[in-house]
This record gives sequence, C-alpha cells and structure tokens, in this order.
Amino acid sequence: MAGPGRWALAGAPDTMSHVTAQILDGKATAAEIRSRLKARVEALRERGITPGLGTVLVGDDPGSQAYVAGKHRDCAEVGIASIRRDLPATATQEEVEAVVDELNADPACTGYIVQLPLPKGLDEQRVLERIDPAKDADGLHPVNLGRLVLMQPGALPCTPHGIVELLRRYEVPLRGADVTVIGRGITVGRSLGLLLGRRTENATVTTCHTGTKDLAAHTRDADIVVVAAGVPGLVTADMIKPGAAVLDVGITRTEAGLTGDVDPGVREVAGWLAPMPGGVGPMTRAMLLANVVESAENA
Ligand SMILES: Nc1nc2c(c(=O)[nH]1)N[C@@H](CN(C=O)c1ccc(C(=O)N[C@@H](CCC(=O)O)C(=O)O)cc1)CN2
Repeated sequence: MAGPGRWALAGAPDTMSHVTAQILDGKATAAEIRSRLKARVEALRERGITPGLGTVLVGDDPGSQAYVAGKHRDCAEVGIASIRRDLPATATQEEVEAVVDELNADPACTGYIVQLPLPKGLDEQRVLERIDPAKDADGLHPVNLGRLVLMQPGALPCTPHGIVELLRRYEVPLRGADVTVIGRGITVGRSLGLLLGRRTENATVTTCHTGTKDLAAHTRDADIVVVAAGVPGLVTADMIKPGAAVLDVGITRTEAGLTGDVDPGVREVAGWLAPMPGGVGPMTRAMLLANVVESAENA
C-alpha cells in the first residue's frame, strides 16, 4: 500500500509535480482488522473463553453516545460479549465509581472503558485510577501509561495505537521521521508522543499545544503531522512540507455536520492523508477490540 508521496522524505526536488495525497483508509483497514479479530475470538471461544467489553457512558453528549453505540456494534460483529452501563448526566462521582467497582468485580467483563469526556463536575482522573489496570481496555490507567513510559508491554491507548497501525499498513516511513503532534490530551497527543518515541518506532516527536509560539514552523519541518486540536481547519496547505503525511484526528460537530482540523487544500500538498471522517476514528474502535482480544488471550 505504499503511497505516491514518499519523495519529500527522500529529498526529491520541490519542482517535481505532485500527485494528490494517498488516502490512509482507516475504514477499510479497520474492517480487515476486525475480520482477523473475529477468527481470534472464535479460537478463544473454542477454549471456553468469551471476551467481554464493558462501556461506562455518563450523560447525553451526542458524540459519546455515537462512539459507544459503535463500540457495541463492533463487539457484535467480532463475537465479543458487550456490557453497557449508561448513567445520567446528573450522576455523582460515587455513582460512577460504584459502576467501575461493579465492572472490576464482574468476571464476564474482561475489559472496559469509561467514555471520555465525563460531564463537568466529575473527577475524570479519579475514575480512571479506580479501573482495575488488568481490565483497562483503553490503556489510560496510570499503571498502563507508566508501562508505556517505561517501554514495557501493556494495553496501549486506542487512538495512538490506531495511528501507528495505519502508518505501518500504508508503509509511511516512521523510523527516524520527524513527527509533529498538535494537541497534548492524554487520549491522543501525549500518549502518541510516548508511543512514537519507543525504540520500535524510533521517530523524533515534537508535541505542540496552545503555548506553542510558531506552530507553522514545527509543521513545515515535519515528515508526519498529526493534528488533534479540535480547531476546524487549523492546518492549511502552506503549513505542510510537500509529500508529508497528515493525519486529521480533530472532530468538531457543527450544525452543518462534522469538521476536522485539516483544511481540504492540504490534500494537494501532502503525500498521504488520513481524513476525518474515515481515517483515524475507525482505527480507534478497531484497536479497542484488539486490546480486549489480546488481554483475553494473555489472561
Ligand atoms: N474512553 C475513551 N474516550 C474517548 C476516546 C477513547 O479512545 N477512549 N477517544 C475519543 C472518542 N472515540 C472513542 O471513544 C472515537 C472518536 C471518533 C471515532 C470515529 O470513528 N470517528 C469517525 C467520525 C465521527 C462520526 O462519524 O461520528 C471518523 O473519524 O471516521 C471513533 C471513536 C474521545 N473519547
């Protein structure tokens, strides 16, 4: 699946005519991953093991509701049992933590996630820390993030893991690549920096955020740009080195529909583009299933 855009990384002249970016098709890649996971789930079931994914959803945010519904559809497709716990937006910290305790104790739930963000007023970090690290299907418990820092095996956060898988499948050169990540949230930016800096990936990562003085200076030098800022159209064509890979992880819901962080003009400059929708999002869901299957296999 090698793309047309490798010439910028190889140092070819700027005068070379450019082909529109190759699309990093997360939807198709995730479907392939699910079909392989389905076979692994069947093998587990033959050994008498049924993996079970739990979700905890608090409140009525339309995005979170859609993501959780998607996660349960994926489970049904690959044969993972699913357990759903929905709480109203008025739920207290104690009520949310009681559900976490219940899932920690439930043997049918082999892994689970707490859908983020939680409604204002709830202490997200306290909830995440209460999850049994062995059941943390999102890799967001401090123990699992610590393993990532120490480069030890453990559940990996789904979006960063999905990004790395997508880059690998399309043979986007990663070793030694200069990667600029925009956004320092724990579900994407910060964890991605840790993941790409491991010896197995060996990329050089710059994490940009609201305090970054000259964002364009960092993106223009990068072989790979990952943007997870939630600012529609933040990254424009003039900020991208010709032939670089650009991955759009931003999602803003407007009355007109969903908007990503990458301006459509980037497609004419980039070598590869993971669009929103259809790029990284479906990979996030596929990696969650992979975490659940892998932890059932290792149990
Ligand atoms: N506990 C977690 N909470 C959140 C995570 C996470 O990994 N764990 N990530 C995001 C939300 N998320 C999964 O939970 C997620 C986001 C987007 C997509 C997706 O498929 N997006 C589509 C477009 C959106 C749409 O159609 O509605 C796409 O990009 O094609 C899946 C999962 C924050 N919370």
